[in-house]
This record gives sequence, structure tokens and C-alpha cells, in this order.
Amino acid sequence: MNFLSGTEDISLGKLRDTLIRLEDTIIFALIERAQFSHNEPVYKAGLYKYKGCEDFEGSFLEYFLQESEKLHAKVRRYQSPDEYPFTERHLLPDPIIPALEYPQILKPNDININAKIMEFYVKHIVPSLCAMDDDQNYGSAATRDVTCLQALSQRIHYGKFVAEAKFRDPKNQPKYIEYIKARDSKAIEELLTNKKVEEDLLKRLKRKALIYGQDITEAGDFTLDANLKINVDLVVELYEKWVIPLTKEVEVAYLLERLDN
Ligand SMILES: O=C(O)C(=O)C[C@]1(C(=O)O)C=C[C@@H](O)C=C1
Repeated sequence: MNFLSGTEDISLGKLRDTLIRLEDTIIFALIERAQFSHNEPVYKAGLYKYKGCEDFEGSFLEYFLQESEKLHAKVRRYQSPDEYPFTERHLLPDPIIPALEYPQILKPNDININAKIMEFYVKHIVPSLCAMDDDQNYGSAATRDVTCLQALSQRIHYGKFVAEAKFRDPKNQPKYIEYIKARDSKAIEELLTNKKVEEDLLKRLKRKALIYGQDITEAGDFTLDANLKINVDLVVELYEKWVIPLTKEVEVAYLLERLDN
């Protein structure tokens, strides 16, 4: 979302449009990663000593992600209200260009569940998405991983904006306030859940993965079902098991803090 347009619209409809667009981003990022093997050493902690960074104890992916985020921080990526770094903020440099004035849409909060995103991505997504092999393309794999992780993180943390929009709806606000005061996470989650939206999303996602995963020839033929570039069921499972539940977790966490300041 362009937060600098001066006409920021955080209606639920607009936010859902952004979530739909991010489906494309995530599917294409996964297709890019799927062309390389699993490459297990990329995820093994302590395998390498990085020149100039000998104390770093994480995996090659974590090293690459941290160094990428340092560069991105310099161009003020993490000042944008919808961008959350995996690296602890105190390890990131200040921007080298002047700060921007963002509208204050969200209540101030420190919610960041990137550690969970990293865990399910490395443990469950990469091994199911890629051939369980080692093709030595560690740099290529890690660059694609960074793109996938950043897209997933942005999508999941968008839950904060969705929660804010839901809280602002005068129809439901009294209920939210009641449940927040009672610290009733379950009731908050039930109130913000929209099963129909979730079902429609999963159907759309499956169709998209099926279409985007095909080779499209200049003659206009589709190669339906033959050599799909991505496991369609895995994309659906990714959303069903992790993306939607974690978005809701962010929404609930944000709402629990909504009345604090
Ligand atoms: O669109 C919403 O209302 C959201 O809260 C987002 C989302 C999702 O993650 O896609 C999460 C919870 C709802 O049940 C439906 C969809």
C-alpha cells in the first residue's frame, strides 16, 4: 500500500485488495525458489565463518538475510509501517536518506512474529517445495528465500491494519472493547474471523497457483497439469496452516494492545 498518497484508505475492502495482490507476490516468489534444490547447508547454523563477521553463529540464510536487511534499512525500508525486519532493530543501521512522514494509522506496538515465520518456512515449506537434493546453488536459494520470507512477513503483519479497520467499525467496536478488557483472545479471534473470506481465498489461491505454475507458449497453449512449476496443494496448505492462522495471531495480539495507549 502507498502510505504516502495522503489519502490512505484503510477500509477492509482496500486492505483485502492488498492481501489479494500479495497472493501473487508469494506464489511467484515460491515458484522462483522451487527451481533450486533444498540445499540443506543453507539452513545449517555454524557451517561457515563469514569473513569480517566471524562471530555470526546463525545459518547461511540468516547471515544473508541480516546483511540484506542492513542494506534495506539504509534506504529506510523498515520505517515503512508495513515492513518488519527479521534482524533485531538495534543491529540495523540508520537510513542514509531523510526519514519520511508516514500517517499514524496503527497504535504504536512492537509486535513482530518473524521468528515464527522463519521457523515454519525453513522446517515445512522449503523441504516440501524443493527437490530434496543439493545442487550447490546456495546463493541463488538464499536470495529466493529472502524474497519469500519478506513477502510472507509483510502479508502476515498486514493483520495489524486489518485489525485496526475491524476495530474502527462502529458496529463491532463495543464488542471488541469488551473482549479486549476481558483479555479474551478466543472471543476476539472468533469476532474477527470471516470463514467465507477464508474459503474464497483458498479457492482463488489454488486457481492462481495452477495457472501461474504453467508454461504458457507463444501459441497460447497451456500445459495444464504437466510439469507444474509448483506444488499447488502446498501453496494452499501454506495459507491454511500458517499464513491465515498467523495473520489472525497478529490481529489478536494487536487488538489486545489496542486500548493501551
Ligand atoms: O480479511 C479479513 O477479514 C482478515 O482478517 C484476513 C484473513 C486472512 O488472513 O486472509 C484472516 C481472518 C479472516 O477470517 C479472513 C481472512
